[in-house]
Amino acid sequence: MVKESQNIVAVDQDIPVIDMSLDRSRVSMQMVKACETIGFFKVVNHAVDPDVISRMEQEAINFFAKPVLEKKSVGPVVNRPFGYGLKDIGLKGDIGEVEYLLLHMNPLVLSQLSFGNDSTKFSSAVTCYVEAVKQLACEILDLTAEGLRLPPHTFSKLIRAVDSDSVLRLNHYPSSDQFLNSGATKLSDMSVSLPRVGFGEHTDPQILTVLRSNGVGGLQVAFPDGSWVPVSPDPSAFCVLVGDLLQVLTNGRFISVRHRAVTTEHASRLSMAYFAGPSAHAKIGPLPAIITAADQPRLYRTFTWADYKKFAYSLRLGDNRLDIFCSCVDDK
Ligand SMILES: C=C1C[C@]23C[C@@]1(O)CC[C@H]2[C@@]12CC[C@H](O)[C@@](C)(C(=O)O1)[C@H]2[C@@H]3C(=O)O
Ligand SMILES: O=C(O)CCC(=O)C(=O)O
Ligand SMILES: [Fe+2]
Repeated sequence: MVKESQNIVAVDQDIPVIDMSLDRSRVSMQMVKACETIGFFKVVNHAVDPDVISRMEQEAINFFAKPVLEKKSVGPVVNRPFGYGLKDIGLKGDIGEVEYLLLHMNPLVLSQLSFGNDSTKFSSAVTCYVEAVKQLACEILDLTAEGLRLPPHTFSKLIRAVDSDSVLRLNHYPSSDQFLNSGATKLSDMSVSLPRVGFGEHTDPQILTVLRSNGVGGLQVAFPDGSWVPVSPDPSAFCVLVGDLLQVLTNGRFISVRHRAVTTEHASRLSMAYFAGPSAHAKIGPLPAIITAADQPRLYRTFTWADYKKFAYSLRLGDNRLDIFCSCVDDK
C-alpha cells in the first residue's frame, strides 16, 4: 500500500502541458523550463498518428488478456529482465501490482517478435509504434537542445545511433478491487480498496521516456518540494520524463524525475513506455557547452552507458543510481 508519509499535496494543474503545434521557439522554451523545474511534462498535438497508437494499444490489450503460460512464451526468448513479467520488477526483489512485457528494441528482437498466431500483427504494431515514438523523442530532444542553445541534434544523435539501446515496456495494472477479489486480502479490509503500489518510486535510467496510458489514472510524479502529484490521464497526450542520463548530460540542469504508479479502484490501467537510450559504448558526461562559467563545477564524471547499466541493475528500483558517478566520488 502507498505509505501515509508519502502524501499528495500538489495538484495536476501544476503539471506543464505543452502544445507542440505552437511556435517552435515558444515550445522549446516551455520544454526547457519543465525539464529544469520538474523533469516532467505532457505534450499534446504531437503529430503521432492516432491509428498507430490505437493499434499498439489493442495489441497490448489482446496480449494481457491471454493465459499466463502463453504470455510467458512470447518470443524471442531473451534474458531477464526482458520478456513477460508478473509482479517482479528488476532482479533485486522489487514487486508491484503489475504485469508487463519488456522488449528490447533492436531490429533482431523486433524481427523475431512473436506470440500465438498473431505474430505479424503484433510485431508490426510494435515496429510502427516504436518508430513513431522514437521520432517524437528525437523531436523533443532537438527542441530542448535548441532551448539550451546547444548544437542541433546534440541529444537526439545519441538515440538515433544504429546500435542505440532502447526499450519498450507495456504495463498492465489491475484495479484495486480486482486485486481484492483475488482473495489476497483479509475480509476485514474489503470495505475500502486502497490504492496499491503498481510500480514503486524510481527514476528512469535512460535519456528520455515517452509514456502514454489509457484513460485510467495512477501515475504520480514527485515535485522538488517532495510532494507527489497525480497525473490526470489523457490518452491523446504523451508524458515525457527526463531520465538519469539527460540529467548528467545537462550537468544537473534537467531533473531526472522520480515517479511511481498506483492502482485505481475500479479500472485497470494500461501504460506503454518507450525508454530512449544511447549505445552501450556511448560516453555520457556533462556536455562542455553546458558548463559556461569558469567556476561552474562539473557535477558528474564521464562514464559509458554500459558502465551505468552494470551498476544500475545491481540496485533496487528506488535507489539513487547517479550518486556513484558524482565527481566528488573518487574515480579509482
Ligand atoms: C530494479 C530495477 C528495474 C529496472 C532496472 C533496475 O535495476 C533499476 C531501474 C529499473 C527500470 C526503470 C525504468 C524501466 O521500466 C526499466 C526497464 C529500466 O530501464 O530501468 C526498469 C528496469 C527493469 O524493470 O528491469
Ligand atoms: O505505468 C506508468 O505510468 C509508469 C511506468 C514506469 O514508470 C516504468 O515503466 O518505468
Ligand atoms: Fe519509470
